[in-house]
Amino acid sequence: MKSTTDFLKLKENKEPIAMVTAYDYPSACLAEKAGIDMILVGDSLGMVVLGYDSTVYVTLEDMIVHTKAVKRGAADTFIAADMPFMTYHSSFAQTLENAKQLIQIAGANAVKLEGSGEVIDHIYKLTQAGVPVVGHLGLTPQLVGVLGGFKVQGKDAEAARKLIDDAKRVQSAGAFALVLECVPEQVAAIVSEELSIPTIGIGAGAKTDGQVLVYHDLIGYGGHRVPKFVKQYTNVSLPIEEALVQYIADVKTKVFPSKEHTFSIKTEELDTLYGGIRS
Ligand SMILES: Nc1nc(=O)c2c([nH]1)NC[C@@H]1CN(c3ccc(C(=O)N[C@@H](CCC(=O)O)C(=O)O)cc3)CN21
Ligand SMILES: CC(C)C(=O)C(=O)O
Ligand SMILES: [Mg+2]
Repeated sequence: MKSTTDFLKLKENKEPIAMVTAYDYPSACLAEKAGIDMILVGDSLGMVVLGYDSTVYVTLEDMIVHTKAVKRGAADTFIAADMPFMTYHSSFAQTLENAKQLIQIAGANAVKLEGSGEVIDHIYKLTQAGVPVVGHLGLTPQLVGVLGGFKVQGKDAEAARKLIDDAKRVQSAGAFALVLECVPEQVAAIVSEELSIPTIGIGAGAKTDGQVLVYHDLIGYGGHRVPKFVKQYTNVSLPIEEALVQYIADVKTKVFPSKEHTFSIKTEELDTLYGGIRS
């Protein structure tokens, strides 16, 4: 399994870091088998697998259940887990307890926290306590309520300046990697050059040190709208829908189940069962 220093080395060697989300056992198995560098158990699971319209409804308990499932599927892959909305703001003691649950109980190797400001202090204290932390700046979906939607961030000079300063603060606080979501490529390039820790982009262009995509977006699985920055590598929804339609037709026409999908009892046992009367 890779370690936090391996991700720093990948940046030094200019080898891009490939990251994908996973939320359950099968997605984790496939991500590990494919050789992904890092799995993110993203709170986007609230949207893509639980059907909420934002990530703010995801609880620590949800994250624990899904992180455990991912760990069982990808025991040899570095796993970062999102700390959900409202689980790392009230006090450091509470933040540490919640991070402990994700790491000690659920099996994550690192936690990811969105934002800057007061969060910086908690990132610092977590890393001082030995908890590997990934930062997350730009579009921070847990703030959808104050950002007014899922919009590109850092589009004017002032906002870009703040983003660059915040990124440096996240690094100084001890984070070993930083997710940059929905920011202009040129701004993500500056942040990536200025930081020694790797940047992982999503909708942040080609100049970051790595990329992350949501599993279901990448494989075209599910009924949700896919953001513009996604490259859909396949569309598994189509064959799944076709298979379900065929299954229903087979049940209705009694084509399924056929002999090969059916269990049988030996004739002599059946004879005994019927008292030997029926042949
Ligand atoms: N399925 C999924 N994929 C994601 O990448 C993702 C989630 N869900 N949920 C959590 C966040 C929210 N994300 C999103 C969701 C929508 C847009 C979006 O619709 N953006 C507009 C551009 C908006 C603008 O121009 O400012 C777009 O057209 O893609 C962006 C990021 C990224 N994350
Ligand atoms: C979009 C990524 C970075 C994320 O935070 C998530 O999947 O929850
Ligand atoms: Mg997230």
